[in-house]
Amino acid sequence: MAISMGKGSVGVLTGVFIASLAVVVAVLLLRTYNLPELKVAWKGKGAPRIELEEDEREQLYEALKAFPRLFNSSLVEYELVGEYSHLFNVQGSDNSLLPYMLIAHLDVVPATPEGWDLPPFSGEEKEGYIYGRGSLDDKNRVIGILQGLEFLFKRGYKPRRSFYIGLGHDEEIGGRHGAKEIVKTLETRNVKLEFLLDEGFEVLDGVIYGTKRPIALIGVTEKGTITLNLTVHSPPGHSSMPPRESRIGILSAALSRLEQDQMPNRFGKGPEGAMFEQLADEFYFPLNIVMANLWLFGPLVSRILQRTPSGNALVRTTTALTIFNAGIKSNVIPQTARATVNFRIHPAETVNEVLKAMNTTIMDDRVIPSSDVPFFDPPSISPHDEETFGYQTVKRSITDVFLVEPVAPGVSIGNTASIYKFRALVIKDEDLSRFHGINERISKEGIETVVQFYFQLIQNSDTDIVPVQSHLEL
Ligand SMILES: CC/C=C\C/C=C\C/C=C\C/C=C\C/C=C\C/C=C\CCC(=O)O
Ligand SMILES: N[C@@H](Cc1ccccc1)C(=O)O
Ligand SMILES: [Zn+2]
Ligand SMILES: [Zn+2]
Repeated sequence: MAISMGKGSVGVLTGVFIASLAVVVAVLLLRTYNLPELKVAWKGKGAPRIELEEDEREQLYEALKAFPRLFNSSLVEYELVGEYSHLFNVQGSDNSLLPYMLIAHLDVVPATPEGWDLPPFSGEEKEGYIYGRGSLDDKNRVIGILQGLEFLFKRGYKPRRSFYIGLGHDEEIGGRHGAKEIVKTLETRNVKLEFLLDEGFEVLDGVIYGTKRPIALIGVTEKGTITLNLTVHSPPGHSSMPPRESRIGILSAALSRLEQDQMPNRFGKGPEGAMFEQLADEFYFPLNIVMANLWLFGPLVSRILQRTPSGNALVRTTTALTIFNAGIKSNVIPQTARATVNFRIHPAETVNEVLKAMNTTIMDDRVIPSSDVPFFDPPSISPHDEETFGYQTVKRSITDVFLVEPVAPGVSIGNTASIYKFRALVIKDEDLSRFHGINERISKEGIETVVQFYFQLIQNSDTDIVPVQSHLEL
């Protein structure tokens, strides 16, 4: 039985030529910032830790047997990390090759049935689509990776290059126990990686206005992020004697200023400009000319982009008010009003710049900011030239599966703190609202494609040479 419950023994890999991507990931996931001169308290309190009961552990292992070949293969070492996250090491035949890593997350954001055509946790099917929270984000990739490998084993495939699979359980709240513990585990074993692939971008069909055909984007960087709680405190009292300004009033005014006074449009100051330039030929006339000449048309394009939520996300640091809480009784002046604001930081800006701008906009000492989830500056750009094995292997796997789409590097608007970001799904404009929204769903062909993608990726990772694009360059 290849399932080992404790720490599996992973051979120490001694690749010397390539920088440790694991360390990069660790840095992205672990770093915290000092927030000088700004009133931000790092709280960092997590929920109380609980241990799994023995019968729960049994139940968990039963469920995992859904992939019999994977769990019975002598090539696979499996362990539970951070209590609910899963780490697999698939042993390749050639130890001179650096391993790679595929990661995905099991957790989802909440959903209530309101507005859904089918209940969000039913997994029910309608007209060829399976509905459910997580079907796009990110369970299709969990299933795709595991099932892709399962089917490869079924065909007798023995990987040449070793690889890891990491399935986190708390990504949507920052990955503190899952991804972070997985990184720590790999670090203590001195594991170095050739590349790492997570979620982040897709094959975009009609999402980018004016494009002629679907375009696959591989995320090579992403926006920075910070989430702040804004709190206004003061003693409660009887509603018959209200203070001139209430906590709710003070906080609402601050939030309204934040929403009105968005961060500036920075289009072209980050890598998003290059993304459009590279894709210029993919646009219909005259947009192809426009995109190829952003030095001239940049300001025009930036104004057009900011009109839609997804385009706007590309051109500026976004300010999203996501939680608002105050009051418990209709005749009691509340003691506390509290709101949460989630910023996604444009690559040309930093956490500190955003905090400074926010303080200037709010201009009210009674509004106290604090943060209890990870935050980071926009990360550096992962290599994606002709020589980069990881990028080229992902790219080739995309063209193998989707056949004709152009593939280009992009800036992911969601946060993943990873090296390369791609979901093997075709996304249309109308699908954007399904992420963290209602009627999240995946087509049956879609889930098949995801499995095929990992099927290809695992095999392509075992080839010798940096794959050369044949059928696709324009
Ligand atoms: C004109 C618009 C130009 C380009 C469009 C840019 C961005 C929109 C394209 C694709 C976005 C697709 C999905 C966004 C949703 C999620 C972000 C990805 C990962 C976040 C991680 C997570 O929430 O678990
Ligand atoms: N990936 C999720 C949750 C997350 C946010 C911020 C940092 C890390 C993870 C998102 O982009 O919304
Ligand atoms: Zn996700
Ligand atoms: Zn998500």
